[in-house]
Amino acid sequence: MWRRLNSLPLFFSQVRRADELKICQAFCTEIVKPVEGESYSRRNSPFVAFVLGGPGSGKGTQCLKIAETFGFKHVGAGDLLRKEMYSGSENGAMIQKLMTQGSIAPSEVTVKLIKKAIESAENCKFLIDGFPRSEENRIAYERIIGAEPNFVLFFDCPEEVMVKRVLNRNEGRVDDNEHTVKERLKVYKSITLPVVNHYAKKGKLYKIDGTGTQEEIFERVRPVFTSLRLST
Ligand SMILES: Nc1ncnc2c1ncn2[C@@H]1O[C@H](COP(=O)(O)OP(=O)(O)OP(=O)(O)O)[C@@H](O)[C@H]1O
Ligand SMILES: O=c1ccn([C@@H]2O[C@H](COP(=O)(O)O)[C@@H](O)[C@H]2O)c(=O)[nH]1
Ligand SMILES: [Mg+2]
Repeated sequence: MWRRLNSLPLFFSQVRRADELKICQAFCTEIVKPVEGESYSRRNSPFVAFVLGGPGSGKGTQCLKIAETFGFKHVGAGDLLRKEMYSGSENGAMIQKLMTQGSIAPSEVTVKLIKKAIESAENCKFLIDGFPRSEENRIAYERIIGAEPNFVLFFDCPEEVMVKRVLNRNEGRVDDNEHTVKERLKVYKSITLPVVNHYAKKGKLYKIDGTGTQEEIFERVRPVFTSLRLST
């Protein structure tokens, strides 16, 4: 049902940063595309793109633009956890503690929230923003949802740019402070980057230069989605 199409020409100029990733670039040059006319359904086979990148790399900002332009449903894993935290649920205090520390919530909790968001949406094309944060998250998702993502968008951004953006964000988040952002960067490099690497090796990663203005970045993202001719 799937076939690989040629790489997009912009790609090579975008492979620049994330030396720590040691991503095998040979695996990053293709994007998995659906066969034209293939249909997706919310319950049986939704079309899912994971969106990864460090704290402040611009995932949320670009997801809003992609959702608006290409009709995807934006599911922010951190947003779901924040909602849960403020809902007064039994997991609220635990989530608040982990978020404040910059740590990762238990996979079962996050995947359950994502599953619910997918099942309750009208849409069948999803951007899962900020997940999976760990190999354990990834494996839990694949086990519980029973599928891999169709592809993974990865925003590659230097640390100093990410930190500056986070500290300027001013949305009252419990983790937007110097101490937590340092911890989040440690977690990102040691626990999240292996997930990025995993998808690179599988030929599912599309790496985007996350520097410049929001508009410049979106122009790098646009061809990825334009080339997906989803029939839904
Ligand atoms: N290209 C850009 N240039 C300058 N500021 C930006 C850019 N993109 C996003 N921002 C701003 O930087 C901050 C972080 O962006 P955003 O929330 O999209 O990052 P994120 O990757 O979702 O971060 P997190 O993982 O912490 O949720 C926001 O205040 C946003 O408005
Ligand atoms: O899959 C996830 C996503 C997020 N978290 C926790 O939430 C914060 C903030 O996440 P953002 O995606 O940056 O909004 C993150 O640092 C984690 O503490 C998580 O545990 N699992
Ligand atoms: Mg975000």
